[in-house]
Amino acid sequence: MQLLASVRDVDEALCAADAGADLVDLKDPAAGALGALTIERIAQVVAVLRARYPGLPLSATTGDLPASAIEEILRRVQGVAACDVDYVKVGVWPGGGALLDALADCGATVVPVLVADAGINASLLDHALRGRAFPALMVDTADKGGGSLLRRVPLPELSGFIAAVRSSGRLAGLAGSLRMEDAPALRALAPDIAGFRGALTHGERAAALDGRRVRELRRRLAAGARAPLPAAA
Ligand SMILES: O=C[C@H](O)COP(=O)(O)O
Repeated sequence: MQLLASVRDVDEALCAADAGADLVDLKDPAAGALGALTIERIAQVVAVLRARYPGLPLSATTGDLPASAIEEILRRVQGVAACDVDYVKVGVWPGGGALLDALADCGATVVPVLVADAGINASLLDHALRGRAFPALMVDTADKGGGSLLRRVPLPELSGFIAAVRSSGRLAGLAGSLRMEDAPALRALAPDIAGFRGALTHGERAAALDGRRVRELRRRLAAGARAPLPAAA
């Protein structure tokens, strides 16, 4: 399982990479679930990480925009992709079928992030799995006050998402206020990617990233053999 750490600047990016993050995700945690950094900031962080950590996968987000804002989202995707990230993460809210079609044809390497506060929208997932676009799919939550994804979405539903995405040949990622204490359940679910921000800080997700928490999470996610799936809450 790869640990994705969301960071907002060069210092945090180096801190996360030094601490063993497998994937560094550039995002402004103060600007929403998938808050976008400026293009200048993304380019600056990418340049530093590419020099210091060649080969480390990098993603960046395009902001919290409604699925209807297709033109603006595509414009932002092109801007972010031009910063030399490996993946552009785009939040897709229910009703985002047309957005998925546009992203599939946009020429950039996009990872759709299905917003799953109310569960995983099955028709949106089916839509995202059509065709050959997208190397990975993730789920995340928009309401960061609502608790961990693992307590908001039934575990069998998350398992089903991972199985469906993986059987399509893509990587499956989970995120959404995941906590340090979620590590055993994450090991049991075994997504390809587990994404974190809030758990890497002390207190609010917009507080500073703490490398010790990245290391501790890395240790917990790797600890032991695959754990048994806990009973659904
Ligand atoms: O992509 C992962 C997100 O940044 C997760 O943020 P969060 O752990 O605060 O929900």
